[in-house]
Amino acid sequence: MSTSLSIEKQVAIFAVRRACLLTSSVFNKLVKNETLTKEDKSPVTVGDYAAQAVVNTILKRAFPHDPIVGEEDADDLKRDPILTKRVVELANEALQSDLVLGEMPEWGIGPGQEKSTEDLLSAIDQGNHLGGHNGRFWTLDPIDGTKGFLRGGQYAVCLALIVDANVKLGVIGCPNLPCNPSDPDGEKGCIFVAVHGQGAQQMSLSGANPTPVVIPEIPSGSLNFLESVEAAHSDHSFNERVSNILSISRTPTRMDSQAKYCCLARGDGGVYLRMPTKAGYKEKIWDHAPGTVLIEEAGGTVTDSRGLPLNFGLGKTLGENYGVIAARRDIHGKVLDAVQQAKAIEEGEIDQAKI
Ligand SMILES: Nc1ncnc2c1ncn2[C@@H]1O[C@H](COP(=O)(O)O)[C@@H](OP(=O)(O)O)[C@H]1O
Ligand SMILES: [Mg+2]
Repeated sequence: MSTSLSIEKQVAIFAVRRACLLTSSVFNKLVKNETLTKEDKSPVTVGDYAAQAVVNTILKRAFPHDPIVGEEDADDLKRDPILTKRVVELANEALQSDLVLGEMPEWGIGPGQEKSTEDLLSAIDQGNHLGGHNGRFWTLDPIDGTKGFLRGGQYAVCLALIVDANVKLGVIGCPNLPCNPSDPDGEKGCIFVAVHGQGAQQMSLSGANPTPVVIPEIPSGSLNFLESVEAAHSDHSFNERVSNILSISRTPTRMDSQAKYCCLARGDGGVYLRMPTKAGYKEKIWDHAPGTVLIEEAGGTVTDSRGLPLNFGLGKTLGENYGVIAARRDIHGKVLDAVQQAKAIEEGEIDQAKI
């Protein structure tokens, strides 16, 4: 491993770009045109498997000994020959997209070098690492925000490198996110990249125009919350109570996937708050690893509601769920206080009338 992680960064961007091309193509072919047949299964299923096959194939070519914690395994896929055929076609198309993208580093796949079904199924299954406290491994969420993907909203291809429980590199590809937040109808599709100790960048999906990303100072009157669209994933009414404590009047921005971390990093919204709704649900490391390093490198802090850093060394999950609070470093403490106050009210420890 180079200390600068420059090869890891290039490979991760290369892999995420190809997976984004693939998921966009799945969306256009299967969701937008409503050509989905029963045999195609859910486009999310097709896209998830194929994107994981693409990213894992590239990672394994570049770093054969690195384990991967991926969201999918190929057990169900292997029982479904029609779905398998679809996934293999899509994955090979994306892996051979170098001609379209005009580049061909050694970890890419050249024209005519198609991967076999067996190779691609085995690549998917190479995402079977369980995580843990020691050593180096990647986390992959091939389509984060599956609900957003289906509605044509935000979703993200999310890849991170973790070394001894610390997130060292995060790459988040957001095919539907406007490149310029002040031009929501302009060019869409961007990739966010952060390397621990080296800052964060945003670039277009083609890899062009890399620009540094720093969370700007946001006047308290202009702060707003970023939160999940899905009420089952994040307690919306808790966020409302915290907003009231902080006298935030702007309506929250609801968005699927880790695109929320990306928006926070570049200053569209001031606070990402995700408090649990369902007892026992444990957050997955692949849903937060790249977002966490992105926010930290852009000048923010990510903790749980106790104010402790998220623990990426416990396996596939973050352990007992105390929620996630992400905000610019200088306002994080204020938000954390408000969250703890709202929790105390919820638990009946503070008489609301006295506030
Ligand atoms: N009850 C729950 N609480 C919190 N997160 C949940 C959840 N059920 C599913 N999720 C996770 O929420 C992710 C989406 O987050 P968001 O709401 O921010 O878009 C899902 O990722 P996938 O879409 O990759 O499955 C899934 O891992
Ligand atoms: Mg996810």
